Amino acid sequence: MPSNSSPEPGFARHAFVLPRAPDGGDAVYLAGNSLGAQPRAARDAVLAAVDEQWARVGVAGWEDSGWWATPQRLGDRVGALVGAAPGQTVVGDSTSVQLFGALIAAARLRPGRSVLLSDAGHFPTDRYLATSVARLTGLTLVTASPDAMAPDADTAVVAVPAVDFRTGERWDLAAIVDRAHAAGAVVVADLSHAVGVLPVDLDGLGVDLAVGCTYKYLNGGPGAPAFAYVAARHHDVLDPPLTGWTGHAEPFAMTEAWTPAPGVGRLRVGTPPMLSMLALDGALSVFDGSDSPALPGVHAASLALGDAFLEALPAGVDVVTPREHGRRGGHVAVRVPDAEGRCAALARRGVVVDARPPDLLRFGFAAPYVTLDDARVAARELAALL
Ligand SMILES: Cc1ncc(COP(=O)(O)O)c(C=O)c1O
Ligand SMILES: Nc1c(O)cccc1C(=O)C[C@H](N)C(=O)O
Repeated sequence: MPSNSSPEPGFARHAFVLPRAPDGGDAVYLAGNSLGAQPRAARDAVLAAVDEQWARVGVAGWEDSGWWATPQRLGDRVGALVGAAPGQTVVGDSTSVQLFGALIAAARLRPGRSVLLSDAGHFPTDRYLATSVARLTGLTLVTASPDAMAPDADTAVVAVPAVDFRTGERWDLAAIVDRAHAAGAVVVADLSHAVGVLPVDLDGLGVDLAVGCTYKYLNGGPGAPAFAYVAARHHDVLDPPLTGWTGHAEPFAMTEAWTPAPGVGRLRVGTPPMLSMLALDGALSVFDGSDSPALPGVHAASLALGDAFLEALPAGVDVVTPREHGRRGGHVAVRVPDAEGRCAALARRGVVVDARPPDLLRFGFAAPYVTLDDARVAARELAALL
């Protein structure tokens, strides 16, 4: 079992290939909150799947190479990182597609209620989809900041992120779930900015449904398949809108009507993107190898990186992320004029970060491959530009 002790930031750097800096060396790569760096094991897994499975096994790979079972097998591996007991998580389509399915399935758990309550500052795809889901289901979309949400007897669904994608603020999921459940509503959490960087206890918190991407802190690669979680207590009645054939109880019976697979398997839609899934399979070894720290340790190391960055910033820099550890996700955001221009200038100096409109620079602290030195260099280079 991975240990809980706090590892040194950069504890698995040897297991990654980092993007190149303009000087030809490794970049200071602080964009893992957007696209994680490449784990060597992900590359190896893809090459092996291409050369040994796709090329030499062909169609029999669905059974013989275990492809068919991969969405649930990987679901359980990702689930273990977000406090989900096996059998409740599936890996499949993009976060956006999983979210659409989760929001509608959640609304169907609460017929007769009229409101979809969603984070006003949610990531754009979450806001756009909530708008469409409200139109499709007849719910009224109401938005509020997660800490100001007041669900009531009309509320069917509460949709929140675990961490704000702009500011890096970590929301109090436990309090949000408690308030939602007290009102009889169900919670759909988007864990995209939490999975792989901080511990989330989905089962313990009583979250109803959750989704999240795997290309940020899980390093699954560009377009890596997202995951969906549904608490076991909802499985028997779960009524997903995307009734694809791979979510059928007997997909190869090719029956007339759709009969849901037991459990979370009914959230499968179409043929899984196997090469992307196997890249993720390899990438996850960073988290579950016997010498890897457990997530509380990874989280502590990420916070230490954020602290080192904050301490090295000159006074007066406008940090929009809360400094308290309990309220911080994996990235730190600072407000600067011409964020896009500064982002490009940092890249020229070998520091990769991202900019979000209108004026934020985000510094992502993925502890497996970011070192304390990286964090300090980033602060120094930013200071030089300001
Ligand atoms: C909270 C959140 N949800 C969803 C997404 C993206 O969705 P998709 O993976 O479908 O592009 C992101 C980032 O891209 C995100 O930060
Ligand atoms: N998913 C992305 C993409 O396909 C291209 C560029 C960036 C992204 C991102 O992950 C954005 C990210 N979720 C954000 O927090 O802004």
